Amino acid sequence: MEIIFLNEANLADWQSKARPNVIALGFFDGVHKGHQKVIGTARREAERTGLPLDVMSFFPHPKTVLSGGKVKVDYLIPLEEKARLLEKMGVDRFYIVTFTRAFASLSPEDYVEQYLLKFGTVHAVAGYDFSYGFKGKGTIDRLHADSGGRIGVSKVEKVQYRREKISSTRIRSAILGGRIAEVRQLLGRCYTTRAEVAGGSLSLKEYYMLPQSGIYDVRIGTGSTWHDAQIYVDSDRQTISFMKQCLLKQIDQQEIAIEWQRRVANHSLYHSVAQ
Ligand SMILES: Cc1cc2nc3c(=O)[nH]c(=O)nc-3n(C[C@H](O)[C@H](O)[C@H](O)COP(=O)(O)O)c2cc1C
Ligand SMILES: Nc1ncnc2c1ncn2[C@@H]1O[C@H](COP(=O)(O)OP(=O)(O)OP(=O)(O)O)[C@@H](O)[C@H]1O
Repeated sequence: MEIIFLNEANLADWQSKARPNVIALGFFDGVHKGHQKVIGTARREAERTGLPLDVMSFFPHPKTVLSGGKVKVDYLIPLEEKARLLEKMGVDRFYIVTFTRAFASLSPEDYVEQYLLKFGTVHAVAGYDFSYGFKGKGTIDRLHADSGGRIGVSKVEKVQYRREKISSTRIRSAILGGRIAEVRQLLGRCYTTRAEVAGGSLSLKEYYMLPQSGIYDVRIGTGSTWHDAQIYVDSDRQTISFMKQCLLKQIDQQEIAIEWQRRVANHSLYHSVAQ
C-alpha cells in the first residue's frame, strides 16, 4: 500500500499520476464497524470493476483546524495504525490530505473536481452522513451531481449497535467511561494501543487514548508472543502500570502492544486493596 500525504504543493504532481480508481471517503479514526462497512463496500466495487481501491482521509481533524486549535480531538489511533489496518483490508493507495482552512474553503464542486475527478475516481463510497466542501455543504446525495454525472456513488446506510450509530465519538466516550466491552463491540475487535517500556515504567504512545482509571485484564504483545497481564490505569495522572512487576523485566526497553480485554475493578477498589 502506498501512503500519500497530499498538500497544495504536491497536488498537481499527484493529479498527473492519476489512474482510474474506486475510493472510500472519510476521516476513519479507529476504523470501526461503520468504517469497515464503507471500506468493504468500496472493496467489493473495486473487485467487481477490476480497479484499484483507494482511501482518502484528512489530517489533522477538521474540528481542530476549524476551531483554530481550540478543540482538541483525542485520536483513537495514530496514522501509522490506521495505515496498517487499511492495508490489511486491501487498500492500494491511502491519501491523507493536509486539512487546512484553505482546503476547507473549497466549494463542494471544486473538491470533487480537484481531489476526485483529477485523481481518476470512477466510483466513490461514503457513509450516509459524509460531508465535504465549504461548511460541509456537500453531501453524499449530491456527489454524483457535483461530478457532472461522471462519478458513480455508493451510500452506506447507518451501522448501529444497540440502536445507536457507531461512531468514533461514541468510542472515545466509551473508552473514557471504561466501557471496554462496548468498545470491543463498536470496533469489531479489542482496542489495542502501543506503549514503550523504559526503566520499569510504561508510557502510552501518542495518539492513543487511555481508558478510565481502574484495573484491566489485558494481553501484552511483544511481537513474538502474547502474555496475559493486569494493568492499573490512573487516568488523572495519565499513568499505567503493571499489577505484578514480573513481566516488566522481560520486556524492558521494548515497544509493546496492549490489547484491552476487560475492566475488572475501579480505582477506589484498587486503593483499598493496596493499603
Ligand atoms: C473539501 C472539504 C472541505 C470541508 N470544509 C468544511 C467546512 O468548511 N466546515 C466544516 O465543518 N467541515 C468541513 N469539512 C469537513 C467535513 O464536513 C467532514 O467532517 C470531513 O470530510 C470528514 O468526514 P467524516 O467526518 O464523515 O469522515 C470539509 C471537508 C472537505 C473534504
Ligand atoms: N455507523 C456508520 N454507518 C455508516 N457509515 C458510517 C458510520 N460511521 C461512519 N461512517 C462513514 O464512514 C466515513 C468516515 O466517517 P467518520 O470518520 O466521520 O466517522 P464517525 O465515526 O462518524 O466520526 P465522528 O464521531 O468524528 O463523527 C464517512 O463516510 C462516514 O459517513
